[in-house]
Amino acid sequence: MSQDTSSAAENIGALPRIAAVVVAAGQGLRAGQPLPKQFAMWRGKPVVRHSVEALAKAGVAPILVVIPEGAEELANGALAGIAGVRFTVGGETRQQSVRLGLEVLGADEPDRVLIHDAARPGLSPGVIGRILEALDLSKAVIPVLSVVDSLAHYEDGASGPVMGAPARREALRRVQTPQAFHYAEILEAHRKWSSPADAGDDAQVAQAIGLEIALVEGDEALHKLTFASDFQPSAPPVRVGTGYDVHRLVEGEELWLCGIRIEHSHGLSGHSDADVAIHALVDAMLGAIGAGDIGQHFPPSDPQWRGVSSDRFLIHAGNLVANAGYCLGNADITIICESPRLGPHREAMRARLAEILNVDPAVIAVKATTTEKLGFTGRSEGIAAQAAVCLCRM
Ligand SMILES: Nc1ccn([C@@H]2O[C@H](COP(=O)(O)OP(=O)(O)OP(=O)(O)O)[C@@H](O)[C@H]2O)c(=O)n1
Ligand SMILES: C[C@](O)(CO)[C@H](O)COP(=O)(O)O
Repeated sequence: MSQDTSSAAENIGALPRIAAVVVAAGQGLRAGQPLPKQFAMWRGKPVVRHSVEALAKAGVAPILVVIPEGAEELANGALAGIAGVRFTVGGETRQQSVRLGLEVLGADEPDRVLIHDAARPGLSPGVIGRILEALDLSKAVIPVLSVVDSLAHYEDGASGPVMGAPARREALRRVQTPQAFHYAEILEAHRKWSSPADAGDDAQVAQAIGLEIALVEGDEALHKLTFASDFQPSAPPVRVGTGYDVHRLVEGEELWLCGIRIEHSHGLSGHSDADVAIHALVDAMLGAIGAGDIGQHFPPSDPQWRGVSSDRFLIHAGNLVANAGYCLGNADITIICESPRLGPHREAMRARLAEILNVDPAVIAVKATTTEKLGFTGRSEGIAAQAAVCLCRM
């Protein structure tokens, strides 16, 4: 059976041609970067590359990137290898840059156009999809976010700024880009703009010629990079650490493990009360925040730590973790010894560690194993412990 290719060809022909203008001709002065912010590195790539790649992946072409005069080399480097990208030089204001870009696109005769700030790199396929879908039914579409804080007008008072009239946040939205339009209409709107002042964005230009602007849900990730703080790397959401410790078993010592005293013929000797499990846990917590190890904080040579309870070390590690902006996600401790049997003490150990750290016992696991009578633990010469922790950013 032969395939009817004519209707498929017609459908392809009927698909709207969607172009983009990505404005990247500003100076980005407030960002305080060595380069204009749109070419500075952010999360491993130049800022402008993030959204241009997202547009190219969504099948948008051509993508006209509007750049500052003399920035061709920078732009070529930042956008190398992305299909459908072209450059043109922008104007003194954002609005002039958009207008210049729209005029240049005339030769491509696009049906629709997305106008986007290069300074908003967090452009997801979801946002592009929502905007383009809504444009099938609308004259223009913009992504917006609700306002969560209460709002008030700013006024100059006699001795500094004072609160003016409150504003109803329910009636207001924060406006983002990309903003989507039918190409001929937004070009006409820009050509007709007659106010001496620039519009805040292209939706305002479109509204000025009477176009209705539809709203779709924006994305917090589309935040406009503006200040130097936007370029500072944020702390990782999760950090992990491991710890390991060994102490010798001797007669005549008390045996402390995970903060509880266990009746046994032998006890551990060494630093402090020689609670090998707490020492491993402290090292794991310190390791996770890059804060050295237990010996650096509590030198074994310092007599003030002789015989003290290891609880103090754990409290200290917990405070350092909190000061670094993290909390304990979970801790997993394994104690390696032939005897005593630790199963009967497991829940008490978890509860005590949780109490010292002021966390839910559910986030602490205590396990025990033997080494099948092999090695120093197998011969009951000592007890070893290892710990792994996961810290979560608060
Ligand atoms: N003459 C201009 C001014 C701005 N933009 C672009 O418009 C977007 C939004 O502008 P903004 O983030 O405020 O950037 P700048 O104006 O460059 O920032 P600043 O005010 O800190 O200098 C940016 O992608 C910017 O590159 C532009 O193409 N042409
Ligand atoms: C277009 C815009 O990103 C919408 O929020 C914003 O208005 C651009 O602001 P700028 O100060 O002109 O860069």
